[in-house]
Amino acid sequence: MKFTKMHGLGNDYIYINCFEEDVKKPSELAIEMSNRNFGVGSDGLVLIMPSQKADFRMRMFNADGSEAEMCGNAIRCVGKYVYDNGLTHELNIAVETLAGIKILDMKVENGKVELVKVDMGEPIFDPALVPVKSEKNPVIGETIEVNGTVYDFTCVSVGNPHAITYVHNVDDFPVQEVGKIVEVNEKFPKKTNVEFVQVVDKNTLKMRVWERGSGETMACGTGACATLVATVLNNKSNRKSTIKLLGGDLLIEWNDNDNHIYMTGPATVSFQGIW
Ligand SMILES: N[C@@H](CCC[C@H](N)C(=O)O)C(=O)O
Repeated sequence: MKFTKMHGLGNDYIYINCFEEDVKKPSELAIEMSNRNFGVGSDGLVLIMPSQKADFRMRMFNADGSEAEMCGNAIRCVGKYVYDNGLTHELNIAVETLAGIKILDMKVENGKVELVKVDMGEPIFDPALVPVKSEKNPVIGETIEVNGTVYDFTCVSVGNPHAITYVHNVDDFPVQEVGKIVEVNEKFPKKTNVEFVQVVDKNTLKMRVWERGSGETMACGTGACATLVATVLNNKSNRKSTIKLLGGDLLIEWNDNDNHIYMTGPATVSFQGIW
């Protein structure tokens, strides 16, 4: 089976073109292929498929085999894959995900897609839909204690669940220690992605992420979107900011007129192979 390894700011997935390949057990395959010692090595697996409702369909599996509703870095790579490989000649395409249909606007340099802007839709605040067990709506300042320290979380869904907290120095923060405990806290019925954010200024946020089902990754597109929205709600950011991740920068805007979040960032091919 042919595969392509791609990444968005170091958030790396294995992409399979299901117009040509037949994947029978994607969860099992995600676990096997993602293994960094015995497999290809990745944060998960992405299937590029035909759609009845949109131009393409994306299914995304974390490294532990769990299927996620949406992935911001992966959807930009799907755009690059379908354009660069001639599956479409359009620069504006619609991609079906478990979090709805997302619209991609692709920028080409020397015949290849380099940058993709994605309309990520509207943020979700209703605690029943995030989902998070909380009396608050929106959920701001939900406290969770980890190893004797109490953290305040703002909880937002952008199709998948995110819990955001603010720290003084994100570089030194024990993301792995705290993230893995918060991910499975009983307040999150579907578990959660966890973002640790340092506010640099009103237009710049530094973020590290512990991803549900994959652990700490170098970047998270949906996490960057949720972080911008949460930080606006907390009056710490403007509606358009640069989110600085371990793997590089994403530009995120929460538009005042249509309430949609727009994410702009790169998509990169690492290599192709046969499994
Ligand atoms: N890295 C992704 C998010 C992948 C899914 C996430 N781990 C989940 O389970 O919700 C991104 O770029 O958005």
